[in-house]
Order: sequence, then structure tokens, then C-alpha cells
Amino acid sequence: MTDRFAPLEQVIADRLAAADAGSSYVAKLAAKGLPKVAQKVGEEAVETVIAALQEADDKLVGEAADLLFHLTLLLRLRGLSLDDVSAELARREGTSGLEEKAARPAE
Ligand SMILES: N=c1c2ncn([C@@H]3O[C@H](COP(=O)(O)OP(=O)(O)OP(=O)(O)O)[C@@H](O)[C@H]3O)c2ncn1[C@@H]1O[C@H](COP(=O)(O)O)[C@@H](O)[C@H]1O
Repeated sequence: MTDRFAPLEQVIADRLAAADAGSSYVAKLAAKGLPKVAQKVGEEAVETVIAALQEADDKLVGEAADLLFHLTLLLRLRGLSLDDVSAELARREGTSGLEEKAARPAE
């Protein structure tokens, strides 16, 4: 699945390495720092939720794409990739979410 995101991860890496804020949104946003990128992820997540509840499928897909794009950039800035997320999801395969939650240590 993450192969489909490889071109996006590559262009983000390329922009971070070589682009400037005048010609690249990735470079412009990254130059504002991790907190601003994290804030954008939060905003896009909220917009995705709103679209899920109130908008047509095409709008929801668009907001989800915005969210995944900004999340991919956030991960990259933390030295992580969608492969790391994919590996974590693979690790969880076969474990019921209900069982996992029940097995958590008491807080
Ligand atoms: N997938 C995306 C992508 N999705 C969304 N966006 C941009 O994300 C921005 C956020 O949109 P919003 O309307 O939410 O925000 P805004 O009001 O413009 O932002 P603020 O100023 O309020 O923070 C818009 O400028 C979108 O165009 C993207 N910008 C870039 N990419 C990918 O990144 C590549 C490199 O882009 P550049 O770095 O611009 O060359 C592109 O070729 C695409 O593959």
C-alpha cells in the first residue's frame, strides 16, 4: 500500500532538500517549523471529520488527501515514513482492538 505513497514521499524529500519557500509549498510550510506542520495536520483532520459528516464523497476524499499529505510531511520532519506506520499496522494484524485494549495495564 505504501508503494502508492512512495512518489509523494520522494517529492517531499526532494523539496525539503532543495526547494525554497518561493517555489514550493512543502519548503514554505516546513520552514515554519514542526509545530506549524503539526497544526496543519490537526486542521486537516478536523476538516476531514467535518467532510465525513456533512459533505459529498469527493469532498471527503479531497480532505483525506490533504490530511495524508500533511501527515506524510510531519512524519518526514520527524525522520519517519509511512513504512514505519505500515510496519506498526502490520504488527497489529490479527490482534483484536478490543482484546488489545482489555490487556492494557491499568492507569
Ligand atoms: N499533495 C500535495 C498537497 N495537498 C495539499 N497541498 C497544499 O496544501 C495547502 C493547504 O491548503 P489549505 O487550503 O488547507 O491551506 P491554506 O489556506 O493554503 O494554508 P494556510 O496558509 O492557512 O496554512 C494548499 O496550498 C494545497 O495546495 C499540497 N501541496 C503539495 N502536495 C504534493 O507535494 C508536491 C510538492 O509540492 P510543492 O512543494 O508545492 O512543489 C506536489 O507535487 C504534490 O504532489
